[in-house]
Amino acid sequence: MTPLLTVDRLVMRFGGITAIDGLSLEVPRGAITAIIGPNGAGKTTLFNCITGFYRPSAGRILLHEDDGSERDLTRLKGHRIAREARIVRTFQNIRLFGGMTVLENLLVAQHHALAQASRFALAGLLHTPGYRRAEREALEFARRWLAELGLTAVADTPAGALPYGTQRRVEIARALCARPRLLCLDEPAAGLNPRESAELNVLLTALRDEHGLTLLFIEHDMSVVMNVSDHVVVMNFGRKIAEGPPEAMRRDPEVIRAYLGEEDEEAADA
Ligand SMILES: Nc1ncnc2c1ncn2[C@@H]1O[C@H](COP(=O)(O)OP(=O)(O)OP(=O)(O)O)[C@@H](O)[C@H]1O
Repeated sequence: MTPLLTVDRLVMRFGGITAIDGLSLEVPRGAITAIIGPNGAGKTTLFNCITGFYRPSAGRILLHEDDGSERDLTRLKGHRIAREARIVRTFQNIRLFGGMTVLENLLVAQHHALAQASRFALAGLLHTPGYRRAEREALEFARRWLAELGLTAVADTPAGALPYGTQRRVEIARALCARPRLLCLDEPAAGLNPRESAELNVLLTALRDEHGLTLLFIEHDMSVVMNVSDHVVVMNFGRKIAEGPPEAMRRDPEVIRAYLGEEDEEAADA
């Protein structure tokens, strides 16, 4: 099957630093792909290139459309990547509007659809039926994802007042409200306790199996990587050093050396 995304010989330089050094990889459709690698390997830079925050120094990032055509994301501006290509991300550091309720955070994620329905204000001011319908749909959509993610009880709570693990879930719910075709999660398990990590595994698997989503995530928590990924790409020094199913990556000597450390190498040999 055609992948959803192809990263083709990507290069990203910052002055004298080459953060991404000729990286090629494919993100399979309807599957969960993990990007792992030591600190400074270039994982976040890759996300920033895919989502249009950085314009790469060289290379292409091709989104394969359902009709067989392809679109080079390196030629699209960041906001168009989220809106038109529907590639949506979460961040390593939570970026919710802390003073707004959870529901309001989810509505903000749909502001573009609402702005369009309001013809950028006028219909909204006049409360036309079209605008009211769009508003109702946005609300229903947000409530659907809140229920799906077990957040209905906190819908009216200010996001900033919630425990950290719940905020991370709200971030995912908010990203889902932008109707992603590709959902990119930057360290979704960071700061979660073991119970929350286990719940994250269930959530990610459900997004793939029940909603047919394609997921790409950066993660240091190996329990999540091993449990949910279909495909793992291992980076080091801006390059891909290995890729394959999680079990194979766990046993790959180069991966163990580069990423998991000597202790794990001994454990793998045992
Ligand atoms: N805006 C920038 N300006 C200069 N150098 C940068 C910039 N962003 C990243 N780098 C450098 O690029 C390299 C890759 O960084 P990046 O943050 O992508 O790694 P990472 O794999 O996400 O690391 P971590 O796991 O610690 O988040 C590092 O050497 C980093 O210092």
